[in-house]
Amino acid sequence: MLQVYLVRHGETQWNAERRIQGQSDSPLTQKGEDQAKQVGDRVRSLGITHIITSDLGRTRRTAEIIADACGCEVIADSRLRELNMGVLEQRHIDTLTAEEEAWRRQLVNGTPDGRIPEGESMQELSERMHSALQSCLELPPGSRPLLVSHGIALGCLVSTILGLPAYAERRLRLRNCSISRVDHQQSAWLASGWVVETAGDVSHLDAPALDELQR
Ligand SMILES: O=C(O)[C@H](O)COP(=O)(O)O
Repeated sequence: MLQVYLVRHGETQWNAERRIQGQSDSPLTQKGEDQAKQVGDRVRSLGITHIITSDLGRTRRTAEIIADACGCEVIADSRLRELNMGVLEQRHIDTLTAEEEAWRRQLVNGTPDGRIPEGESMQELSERMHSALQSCLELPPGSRPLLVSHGIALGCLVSTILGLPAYAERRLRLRNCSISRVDHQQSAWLASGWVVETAGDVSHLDAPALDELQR
């Protein structure tokens, strides 16, 4: 059975400032760096063989810190990027106009192809995240990969594995440097394919980020 660990990157400057990141980027805060070290401490004895990360700066930095603890190389995969939030990227969430807020809400109200202008739909996000996860099945037998990605991207992946719509990610709290795990199993009795073992574990963090609670 393949076990895949899923980690959201550490807190960033824009997470702390409540600004929309999407595929734009801001650096980890000191707290974010500390969170990534705590993930490293948590997973160093788990036999992680591959660290595969979104190619954005905040995830790469988080992945490097975890890789130092695990002693494995970091592989970048752009399919693990955050949802492209188009013209709203870099904006402070408290300054959106009513029209802009309506664009954002299209993503979370079930509109199948809802997207922010110049952005991506949840369906498109779901397809590329599942494609990246499926690629883990091509790793050598005995591999145990750890993927570093983003809040909406990982929430969408976990939600859709559970058979929920992609926008159900809004009901799943995946804080910075939380750890989730999905397993690929073959079972005649239970569901075959991907199953969710853990979602959003922050028990390894001494001070979980508050950003998801503030939003
Ligand atoms: O601001 C964003 O883009 C998302 O809400 C969270 O994305 P992140 O996980 O990359 O911080």
